[in-house]
Amino acid sequence: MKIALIAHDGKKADMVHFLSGFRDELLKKDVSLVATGTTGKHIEKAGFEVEKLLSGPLGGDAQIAALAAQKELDLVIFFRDPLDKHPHEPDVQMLMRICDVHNIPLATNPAAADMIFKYIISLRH
Ligand SMILES: O=C(CO)COP(=O)(O)O
Repeated sequence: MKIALIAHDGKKADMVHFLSGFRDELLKKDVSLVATGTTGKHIEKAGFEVEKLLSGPLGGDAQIAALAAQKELDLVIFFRDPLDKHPHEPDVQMLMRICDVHNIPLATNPAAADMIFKYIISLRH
């Protein structure tokens, strides 16, 4: 299972906190994580192995979208900050659109991500 992780600056701490709650599941061999650059650095610091792509504003969201379009992702977790402005907002919209085009599960806040993770875990046990 390949999971893409993206968090805007105001949500990076939430992302690390969220992932830490599922540490045992995420450290399993058949789970691989890919993230936009700065999000990836935070996730790595928290002790996870993660493939880091470009930072979001430099094209990282677009790279994640390309993976989704190629059906290489099982799940996208994208903690957006709805209270901040982003220079690459078109890329953000494009990533979400591509997830919908290809029916890739997309969680944009911790409550949704928590439900999806718990569901996946229930299927795996
Ligand atoms: O900007 C982002 C998502 O739109 C995230 O990019 P970073 O993980 O590089 O901060």
